[in-house]
Amino acid sequence: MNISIIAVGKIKEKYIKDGIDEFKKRISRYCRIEIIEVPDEKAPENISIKEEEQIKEKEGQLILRNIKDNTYVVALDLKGKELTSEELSDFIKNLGLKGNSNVAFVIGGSLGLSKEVLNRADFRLCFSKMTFPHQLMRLILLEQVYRGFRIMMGEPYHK
Ligand SMILES: C[S@@+](CC[C@H](N)C(=O)[O-])C[C@H]1O[C@@H](n2cnc3c(N)ncnc32)[C@H](O)[C@@H]1O
Repeated sequence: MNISIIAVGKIKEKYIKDGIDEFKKRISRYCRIEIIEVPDEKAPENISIKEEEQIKEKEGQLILRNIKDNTYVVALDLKGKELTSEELSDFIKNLGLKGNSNVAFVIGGSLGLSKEVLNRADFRLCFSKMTFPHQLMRLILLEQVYRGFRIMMGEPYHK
């Protein structure tokens, strides 16, 4: 399986970068994993809803350009469905069993994902009702994907 994480914005904090590199390395024992970073648009304070939509749309176009037709897309979305770690593990396993060899997880920027990206998504995944900053979200996602593979393989991992 090829897993890509398509994320808006750079990782600025070193401790998050280090964590991301560590989990990317760990996941690479189970599948091919790549991270595609698309640039974020500047979003000044006090912009209108219309301007916010335009920013999300621009970022969304860059995201969509990086998604191939045959890719199963999981959008990280606060309004999506919450799964347990075991359910996420089964979810990834079933994608593989159903022949989905390309899976992309998409993380939005500070304003979230455009409706075009959400419409392209095959599944919307919510990590909790709390909003996480996009940099941390990337690290949390990688840890949960790693945890998912460990569960799938019946390998021990901290509870
Ligand atoms: C700072 S959040 C954006 C918040 C924005 N107000 C929204 O409603 O989407 C940046 C990105 O991180 C992801 N994200 C943050 N918290 C999340 C959560 N609890 N569940 C799923 N995705 C989350 C989403 O992809 C979101 O677009």
